[in-house]
Amino acid sequence: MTEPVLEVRELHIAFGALKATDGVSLTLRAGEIHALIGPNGAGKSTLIGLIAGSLSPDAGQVRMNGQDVTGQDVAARARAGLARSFQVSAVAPDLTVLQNVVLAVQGARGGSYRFLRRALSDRSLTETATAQIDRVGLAPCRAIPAGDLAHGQRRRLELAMALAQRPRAFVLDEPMAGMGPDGAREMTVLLDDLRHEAPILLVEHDMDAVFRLADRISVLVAGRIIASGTVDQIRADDQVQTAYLGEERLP
Ligand SMILES: Nc1ncnc2c1ncn2[C@@H]1O[C@H](COP(=O)(O)OP(=O)(O)OP(=O)(O)O)[C@@H](O)[C@H]1O
Repeated sequence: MTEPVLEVRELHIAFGALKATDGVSLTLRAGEIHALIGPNGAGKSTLIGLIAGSLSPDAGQVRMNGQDVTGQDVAARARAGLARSFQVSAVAPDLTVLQNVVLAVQGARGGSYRFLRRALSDRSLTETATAQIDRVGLAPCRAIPAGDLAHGQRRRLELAMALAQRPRAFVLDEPMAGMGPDGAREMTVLLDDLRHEAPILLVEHDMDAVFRLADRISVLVAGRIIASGTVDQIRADDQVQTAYLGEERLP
């Protein structure tokens, strides 16, 4: 089998006596959406922080494309192709959609962020940016300041900016949060398409979206993965039903 795009091995981190990540291992393979679910406080954000590099583990490894990146910071992992949205956002509200994405493309090519006017006159930058904007369905909004976008449009902008980095893997933190049913459905369609660009580790509370999108689901409870499998396997898992939702049933 080919090397996973992203792999974590036996990650541990404790905050005082609390083991927030307690021996977590998982993989993300080309073309797949791997959903990470779990109740509030299970350790999902902590695990994402460890994967993205904003937290350092007490033990264990994070690997990208077969390389150990555990010692690398957030910027180095981003340069290696890890695109993390949405809790960390670099959107400039006063700049238009196009300007924001042009800057993201320029940044990904190693250019300076300071010379916006020069960047906007560079056709290769604007053409690449325009293609990403079209890809996420924001073409009608190209000239609108990012600060004026509706919530769902802003999420699309963030994805266009992530795409500009030519990601090898997406780590998406609650992309459906704050969206109405229509917005969530549209985002589901978009993510289903983006998985072909780069595989997606998806942290999401919207179970309809998770069950529609995920090839695999891992269930995190109290810092440990208690089950990992296909949608059908997770739905049928009594331990998951009990530990994850208590009295409620997964849909
Ligand atoms: N910096 C920190 N210092 C101390 N405790 C922390 C810290 N960060 C997280 N925790 C604790 O670690 C546990 C896991 O938190 P985390 O935010 O990772 O969970 P989560 O699954 O993302 O929750 P939610 O779904 O509510 O966002 C919680 O008990 C939380 O209070």
